Amino acid sequence: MAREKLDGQAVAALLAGLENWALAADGRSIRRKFEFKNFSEAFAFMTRSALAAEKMDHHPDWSNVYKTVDVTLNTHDAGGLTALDFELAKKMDRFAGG
Ligand SMILES: C[C@H](O)[C@H](O)[C@H]1CNC2=NC(N)=NC(=O)C2=N1
Repeated sequence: MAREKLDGQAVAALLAGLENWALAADGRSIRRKFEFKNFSEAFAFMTRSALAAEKMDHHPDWSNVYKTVDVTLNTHDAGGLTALDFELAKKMDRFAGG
């Protein structure tokens, strides 16, 4: 099931398939800092991500400062990482043009 907590081995395998994401300091989240050309591009990315997140009913923890968007993903309900986090990470990578 998509909302089942993944074990460390599964997390490591999925993380290996993502170039720019790293395990966060808490060990239960993945993190990527996106940098754009300007605020408009950063906000366009956030808009696309927000609509996708709403469709998935799976939402990022994030913050935006000018042209950077700092994203942390985890599944609150599961207390860790699930397949949904990796699905959303891939979508966000695509929205960022990578
Ligand atoms: C009721 C609703 O399905 C839940 O609260 C959803 C909403 N979005 C969510 N987003 C994230 N990242 N983790 C969750 O556990 C989660 N749960």
